[in-house]
Amino acid sequence: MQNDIKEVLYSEEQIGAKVRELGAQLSADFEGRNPLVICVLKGAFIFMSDLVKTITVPLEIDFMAVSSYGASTKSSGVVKIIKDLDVTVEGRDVLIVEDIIDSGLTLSYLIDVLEHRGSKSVTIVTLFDKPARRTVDLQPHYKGFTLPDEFVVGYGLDYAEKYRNLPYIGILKPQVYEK
Ligand SMILES: O=P(O)(O)OC[C@H]1O[C@H](OP(=O)(O)OP(=O)(O)O)[C@H](O)[C@@H]1O
Ligand code: HPA
Ligand SMILES: [Mg+2]
Repeated sequence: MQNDIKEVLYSEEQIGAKVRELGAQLSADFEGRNPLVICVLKGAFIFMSDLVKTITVPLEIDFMAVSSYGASTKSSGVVKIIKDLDVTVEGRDVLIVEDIIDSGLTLSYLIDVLEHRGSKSVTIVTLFDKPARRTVDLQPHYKGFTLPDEFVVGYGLDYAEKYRNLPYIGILKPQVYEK
């Protein structure tokens, strides 16, 4: 796996420090509220589990699985809900936890769905942001790192379901997917 990485962008330690920083900010900003924290599977599973441990307000969690990349480095443009929430979002302060915002299609679709279902507020936290590739107008409320326009893997992010277990985030060598 390591041989397929062109460059490590952020180490496990750097990511850990950033996650704690985001958790402290969210704890302060959500004081007095009881957010429903939604993990966007699969990519956000590691960030979600690290992040919620650093948030000090009472919260509930749920999971939604969506996919648009499949075994490609480009969005198919079609966001598919593979697993829906178990609970209702009506009247809830929702915090969506994403690993990466790239084109923005996944999140703009999810925000629409959650607003239509009557959530009281929808807040976005993403660990990684790749603003250069945005095709829809979307800004996260909280973000960890801004990434260059390269396909990255690790810390939950995959290429064709591989590399999610790397503890850092790195640029995938183009020869891995340009075959
Ligand atoms: O802003 P976008 O261009 O929509 O890209 C971001 C989304 O793409 C990835 O999910 P993917 O579809 O690969 O599913 P996965 O999380 O199961 O890997 C990633 O985890 C985000 O959810
Ligand atoms: O750079 C990326 N890597 C992995 N998954 C992704 N989904 C959107 N962008 C990316
Ligand atoms: Mg993926």
